[in-house]
Amino acid sequence: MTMPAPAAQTRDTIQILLLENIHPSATETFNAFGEGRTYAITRKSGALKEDELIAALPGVQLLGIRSKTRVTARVLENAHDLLSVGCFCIGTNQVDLVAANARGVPVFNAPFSNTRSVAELMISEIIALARQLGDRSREVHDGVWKKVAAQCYEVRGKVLGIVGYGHIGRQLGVLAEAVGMRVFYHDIAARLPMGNNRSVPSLATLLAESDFVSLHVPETPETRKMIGAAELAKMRKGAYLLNASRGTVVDIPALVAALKDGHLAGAAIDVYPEEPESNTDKFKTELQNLPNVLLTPHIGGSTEEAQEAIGREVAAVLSKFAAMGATTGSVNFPQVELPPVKGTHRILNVHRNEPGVLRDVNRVVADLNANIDTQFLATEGAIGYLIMDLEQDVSAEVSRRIQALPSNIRTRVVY
Ligand SMILES: NC(=O)c1ccc[n+]([C@@H]2O[C@H](COP(=O)([O-])OP(=O)(O)OC[C@H]3O[C@@H](n4cnc5c(N)ncnc54)[C@H](O)[C@@H]3O)[C@@H](O)[C@H]2O)c1
Ligand SMILES: O=C(O)[C@H](O)COP(=O)(O)O
Repeated sequence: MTMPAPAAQTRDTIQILLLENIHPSATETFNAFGEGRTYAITRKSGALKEDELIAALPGVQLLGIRSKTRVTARVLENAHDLLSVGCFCIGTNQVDLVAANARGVPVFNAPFSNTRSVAELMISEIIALARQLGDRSREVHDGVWKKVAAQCYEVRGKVLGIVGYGHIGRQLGVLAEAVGMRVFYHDIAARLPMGNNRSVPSLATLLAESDFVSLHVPETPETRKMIGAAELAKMRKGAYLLNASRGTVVDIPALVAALKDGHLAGAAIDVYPEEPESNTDKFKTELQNLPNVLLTPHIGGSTEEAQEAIGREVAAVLSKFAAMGATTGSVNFPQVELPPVKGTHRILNVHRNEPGVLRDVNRVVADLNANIDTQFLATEGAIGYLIMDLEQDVSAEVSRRIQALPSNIRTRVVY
């Protein structure tokens, strides 16, 4: 597929759009990277809907989002100037990664900068559920004095079952043992157990043996509604469910039923199948006003520490991609990073992954009597990614001719 040439020349000003209240540390980091470029940064506090995003993207080269903004195939199709997308969060399910790969747009995230924040929230919620803290607090605010011990427990000695034993699951497992819990986990991949955490053979076993079940899987076709009526029925009577992964992982009507009929003793939910675009939108869920149900507005990763670190981390990888084509850490692209070589001229080319591309590119370079200083090509999925440093300043012409090759997806002169 041939892309229209980017409107803005990336040697000079880079246009950046940051949505969803990304931390100011991102702006500081972009500006610190400078290197002769100006970064023109536009910030917006909420997410944009698909049509709004399409309307906002002409001229934008770097887009920063969090978990809410959906970058669909249609958005990508219409974003001719877009070089890269930075998810200033862990999850990347909101971006069509395959479409972005096919269009030559690398997507980056911050894989563990908010891990600790989520794990700490979960520990606080496990204890809060065990002590019915949300209800007691609300009662006292309402002037009701209900000093009870019935159905309030210590967490020491109780079993925590973790579904998805990745970065967050493992960190939670460590913290849970520190407060005396026994920890079981279930994952589709083999994972090294932390401390005395134990792997169980199946999700069904984990559900049957846990007092608390905490979900830490990504949103995938397999995890969609992975906890429905049948799974809730397998949980122990009086157990608690916690979900801070993605809202689509739990069947909400089934959870409401399990809470109302007393099978579950409580739940803590941070994520929902439909979430508001911004803090000014109203929010409604069937889970509201049920006893011992803690509801939070997707704040698992919302701490000063996490947001500050994420702002720096993702802005740094986006800057490195804009400035020298580095894709290390990208979630949908071949991983290529070449240090700049003084006095050379760098071209980036994303092409269809088919035989003969390097031969054609090198013929273009040879026809212009140019010499290649460094060249690196890696492939992933449908695409190949080539970084090439030329000794002569013929990059504009080389780029024009490479763009005319049938294999070309997009070509950019970086310097
Ligand atoms: N509430 C929040 O604010 C918040 C913050 C950060 C992350 N998250 C969510 O938490 C998710 C997990 O984060 P992480 O950093 O631990 O990710 P991770 O990739 O490190 O770990 C996810 C684990 O889930 C496992 N997994 C995948 N599919 C599975 C399945 N069907 N059954 C069992 N295990 C499965 C993977 O093998 C992996 O070990 C993210 O994808 C994101 O959606 C939410
Ligand atoms: O994927 C994540 O890191 C979390 O869901 C946090 O998303 P947020 O940045 O939109 O709060």
